[in-house]
Amino acid sequence: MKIFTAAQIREADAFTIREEPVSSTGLMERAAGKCAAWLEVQFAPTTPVYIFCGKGNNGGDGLVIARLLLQKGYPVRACILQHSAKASADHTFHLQLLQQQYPACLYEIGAQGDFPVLPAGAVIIDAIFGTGLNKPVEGWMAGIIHQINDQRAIHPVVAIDIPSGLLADSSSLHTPVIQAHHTLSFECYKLAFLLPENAGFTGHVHILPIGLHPDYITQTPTRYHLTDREMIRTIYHPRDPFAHKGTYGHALLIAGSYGKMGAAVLSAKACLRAGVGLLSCHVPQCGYDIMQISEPCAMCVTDEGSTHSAHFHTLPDGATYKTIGIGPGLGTQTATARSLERLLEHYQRPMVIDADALNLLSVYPYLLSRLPQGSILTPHPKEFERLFGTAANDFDRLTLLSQQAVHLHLYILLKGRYTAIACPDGSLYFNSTGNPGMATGGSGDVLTGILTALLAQDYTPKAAVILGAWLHGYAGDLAAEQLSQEAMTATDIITHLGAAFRHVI
Ligand SMILES: NC(=O)C1=CN([C@@H]2O[C@H](COP(=O)(O)OP(=O)(O)OC[C@H]3O[C@@H](n4cnc5c(N)ncnc54)[C@H](OP(=O)(O)O)[C@@H]3O)[C@@H](O)[C@H]2O)[C@@H](O)CC1
Ligand SMILES: Nc1ncnc2c1ncn2[C@@H]1O[C@H](COP(=O)(O)OP(=O)(O)O)[C@@H](O)[C@H]1O
Ligand SMILES: [K+]
Repeated sequence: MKIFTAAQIREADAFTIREEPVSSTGLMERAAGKCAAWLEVQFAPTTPVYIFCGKGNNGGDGLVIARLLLQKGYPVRACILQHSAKASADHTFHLQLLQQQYPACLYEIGAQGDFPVLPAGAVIIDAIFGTGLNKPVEGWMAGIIHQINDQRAIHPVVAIDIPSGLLADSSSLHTPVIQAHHTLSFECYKLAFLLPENAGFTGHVHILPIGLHPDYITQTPTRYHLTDREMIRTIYHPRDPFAHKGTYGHALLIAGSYGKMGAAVLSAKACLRAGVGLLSCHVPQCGYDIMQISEPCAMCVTDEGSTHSAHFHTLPDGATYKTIGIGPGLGTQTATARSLERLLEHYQRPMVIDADALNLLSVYPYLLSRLPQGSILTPHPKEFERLFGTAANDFDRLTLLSQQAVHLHLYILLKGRYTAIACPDGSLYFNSTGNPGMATGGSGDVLTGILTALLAQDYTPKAAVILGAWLHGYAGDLAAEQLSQEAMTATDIITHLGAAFRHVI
């Protein structure tokens, strides 16, 4: 699914109005109709509905919702916030309709003190500002936003299109924003919904299709995408009936150290469950029995080091490995860093770099430019910060992420609720699967194994990273469904990988 900017959404509205054709007020009627239908399913017709309307088109949506719910018998108050002397043309049109049909429902708010007393059980609809917000909300309007937020413990808050105060494409950090329980957003996700700094604002996001013109949606290039099953299906390729294990690559996993062999085992198991042809694991001597006993399907190569690996660069057949996954539980010894440096002198295929291998890169940043082009880095936010520094907000961090991916010719996967995948071509994909049950030690090690397996099977790095992140999150969702988010562990993500694959097919 494409993620459009606020400017592109305005273009999409205008394109639809021109090409469908449909009147501007008609498109608003359609959008608001979708919201009213959603509200009717959620709330009984006896529910008092308080709709807070701004003077732009978001407020216009609110006025149409008011009329449609009044027609269904809901007790509705349409509170119009007089933040501006002028109203948009569509707002004015729908206000006149409402005035003609239901004049008693209208209520004007011109100051914070005008905030109405809400009856028990009332639902609050936030139709104050939409994607037309052009600066942070200040003054008494900010006060109204705070007053609505103060009510959220007692009254459900439903935002129309975007919580008011939230900028779609830039940071709203430390500015007043509605904290909704639900956001009914038109046609597509807004970039702001996907960033951790905005976690408290949208509540559950419901995307309501409003029939924006398909030509605009398919033909307009966008930088940001949200992965979905349709996209994943175009990436996945089924196995060849005449395949043998050589077809799907021999991968090497360099992982584990004393006390952290579990990370290596989790990665190895995930790699095997994600379809690798052959897997060798390079582990320190202390890890030999552990790996051989835990995962009989993997081969094992031992390092000269007893507790840490520091000789993986000398692997005689290093160049024959289809890909290498390196990092989980590896440790950050100087000797390990030296071995990584020497490995990079001769290994040239895209690799997967995670955990301690990333930490080594942040200590020896000159190694970053020596990584094989197209390699995949999988930092969590702290690892990202160690590698590339801090950013003032999540939007700036996204810019930094993308700049580094382009500059270094790498795929950088920044982990989180919506894992962000930056590609060397400047595009950025957000992963849509996964849940907080995956916030448990070892989940990232599983991802490394999956990505390594996909690279070994000849997926391009871009395909591997998008498909791998999706499968990882989806397997986590299936695990949570069966076991609960609390009880699931990283091992359960691996167990559910099979079902996740079956879902793609
Ligand atoms: N046919 C269509 O186009 C469709 C559009 N749709 C809907 O339209 C929404 C976009 O509407 P929009 O473009 O009118 O902008 P909107 O979010 O209402 O804000 C503009 C108003 O806010 C004001 N304002 C802004 N910032 C402010 C601030 N910081 N502090 C105070 N005031 C501020 C600004 O005032 P001004 O700056 O002009 O004085 C103006 O009055 C979109 O989200 C969706 O809900 C759907 O119905 C689908 C069809
Ligand atoms: N709240 C969440 N929603 C979705 N995915 C999550 C959530 N929390 C964690 N994850 C996923 O779990 C993985 C955790 O990785 P990481 O922090 O590296 O774990 P570890 O180092 O313990 O292996 C990432 O892929 C991340 O996207
Ligand atoms: K809104």
